Amino acid sequence: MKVGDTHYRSIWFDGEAGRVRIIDQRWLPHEFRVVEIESLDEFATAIRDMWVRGAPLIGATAAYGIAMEMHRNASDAALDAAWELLHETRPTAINLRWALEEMRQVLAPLSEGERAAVAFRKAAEICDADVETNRMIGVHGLDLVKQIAATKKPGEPVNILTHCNAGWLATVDWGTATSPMYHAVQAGIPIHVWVDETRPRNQGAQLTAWEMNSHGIPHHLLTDNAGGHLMQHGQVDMVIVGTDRTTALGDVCNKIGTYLKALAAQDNDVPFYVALPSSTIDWTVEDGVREIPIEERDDREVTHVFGRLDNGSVTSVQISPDGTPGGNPAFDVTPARLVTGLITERGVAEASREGLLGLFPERRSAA
Ligand SMILES: CSC[C@H]1O[C@H](OP(=O)(O)O)[C@H](O)[C@@H]1O
Repeated sequence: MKVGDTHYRSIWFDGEAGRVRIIDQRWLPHEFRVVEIESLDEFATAIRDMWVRGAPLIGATAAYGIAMEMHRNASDAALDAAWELLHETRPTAINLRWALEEMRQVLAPLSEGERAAVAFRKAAEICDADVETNRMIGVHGLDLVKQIAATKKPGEPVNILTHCNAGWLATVDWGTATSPMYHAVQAGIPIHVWVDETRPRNQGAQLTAWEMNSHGIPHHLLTDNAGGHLMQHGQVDMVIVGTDRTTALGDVCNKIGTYLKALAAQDNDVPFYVALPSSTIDWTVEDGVREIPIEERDDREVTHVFGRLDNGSVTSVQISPDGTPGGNPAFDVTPARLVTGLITERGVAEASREGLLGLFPERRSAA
């Protein structure tokens, strides 16, 4: 999407330089840094340390990590080692395993000499497919925004609350939760976005707010605890969030705090939608609370906060006493019963097995 007047994707391959480039999201919104990643360790670090993040982008990055490794060493051992190293970077987003499996399936049968070129083509395909998938999520999500817009007074915006960043920065482009927002603006439908800051890493404050600013979308930054109050006072018309892994029964794993928003939404009859590509559905899992591994991240993310000082330098400061440990589960699971609908590239599904199989009937045999 747009950065100033320039269109960017969050990751791209420069064929002439033979380098993969990413936007290093750790420095946003204060600095826009594009960095090259080349070695397998650099790819693993970029995912683990959240230079790039967001389920679809994590998958796309891993795909290019495999491609760059095949360029260096296309042996079976190197392919397996790369798969393992990248897979263990972050446990929750299913797109990581999905992308690694996509790469392994296409590469394993090939000779070593064939693998690098095919790997780069497949990684590019995964990226291009993600862009089109997310565009279609926006097309289907736009219908939902239009339905709510029809109930508003002329010119009154549709108030949408979102949590964390499920924007174009979390994908290759368009985003998932933000795609309906971008499509609504393009369709001339007035919207206003409540942006949850999303502690501890503040992906909402740092990334979603930056996206909204970059596209001139009216928004306000919220503390994570304000959404319920706004819902009680009729200031939220709908919630749209992303997901890192959704189960075959429609349970939704997403950034920590999502579950609490879903509870508040149900208590106030606010529609709670989850936008996702089908690559984020884990068809092998049914009970999300019991089965989805929740990443526990460094407690320094809780005890410290990252930002820009008045002198313009960007740094991290401690907000808690020395010696106070932090707890940092990075995700939670929202049961399907709290989800109004799942916005996918094929349409909006009820959050249930039958709802998902209705859009993805090819999965019925495995069910
Ligand atoms: C479109 S996936 C976005 C999803 O990923 C984020 O997690 P993280 O920033 O830790 O990778 C968050 O859960 C978003 O909803």
